Amino acid sequence: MLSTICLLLALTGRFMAAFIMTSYVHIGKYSVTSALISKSHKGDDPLLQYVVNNSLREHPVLTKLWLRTMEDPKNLMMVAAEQAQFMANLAKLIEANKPIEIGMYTGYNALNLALVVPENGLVVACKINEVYVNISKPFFKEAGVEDKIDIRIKPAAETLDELLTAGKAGTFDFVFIDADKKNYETYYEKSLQLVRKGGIVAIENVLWGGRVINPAEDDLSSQTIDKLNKKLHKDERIDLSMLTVADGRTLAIKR
Ligand SMILES: C[S@@+](CC[C@H](N)C(=O)[O-])C[C@H]1O[C@@H](n2cnc3c(N)ncnc32)[C@H](O)[C@@H]1O
Repeated sequence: MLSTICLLLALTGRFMAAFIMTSYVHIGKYSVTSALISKSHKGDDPLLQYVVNNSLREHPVLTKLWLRTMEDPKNLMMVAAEQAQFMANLAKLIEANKPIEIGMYTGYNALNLALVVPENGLVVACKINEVYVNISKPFFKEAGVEDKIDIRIKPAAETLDELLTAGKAGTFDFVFIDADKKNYETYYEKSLQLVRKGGIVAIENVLWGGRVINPAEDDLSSQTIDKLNKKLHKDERIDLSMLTVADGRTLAIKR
């Protein structure tokens, strides 16, 4: 009898937990699942929810941009809010005033960086096309940093080449690589030229859902990332840490 009651309680608990995870929360005109409210891609992880609840300090305009981004079907592309905060803190730590974002999407991370760079700071934000720019810009304006985000619409490798040709090597402090994976090595090499000594190149998705362990023959993205990971391990131009946060992030610090 007792064991039946325990089993029923356990099942009810699981059902309630599942219900809570998938219930809807209303914020202003928005209605999002409570899983998404964690602002993380692992919204059903109670421990990560705890981390978010007890460490995220989000500028009100970032909250609005996050909510707007959640309306987009491709919102999984956005870096998790607590991870964007981590990168903004890194940028602050090294007193970055010229960061580059390679792969902007709706601009959550670019906005976060713009909010922490000094008055004369500038974020170069690379985008392949105009899609989402009409979403980003009003939020940049509302946060008062529209002049601190230089959106360059063309393939990111071209923008990086333009900066190098303009003699800007060694003048940037922080680069966040978060665009098409097949070009990651190109982005890394150009970024390393663009950052100063002590500058950081942060490379997102370096675990690529675990596929880097044994990349399939037809999986160019996994192969490229795996090759780059191995190259960085031996690269004497940098100090590095491969973090197991999110989908993996390598911090390469220029020597
Ligand atoms: C994962 S999303 C970036 C998310 C963004 N960093 C954030 O935190 O919200 C990748 C972005 O890279 C852009 N992208 C893809 N290929 C690109 C290229 N060759 N040059 C510039 N941007 C590119 C995509 O359009 C997309 O917006």
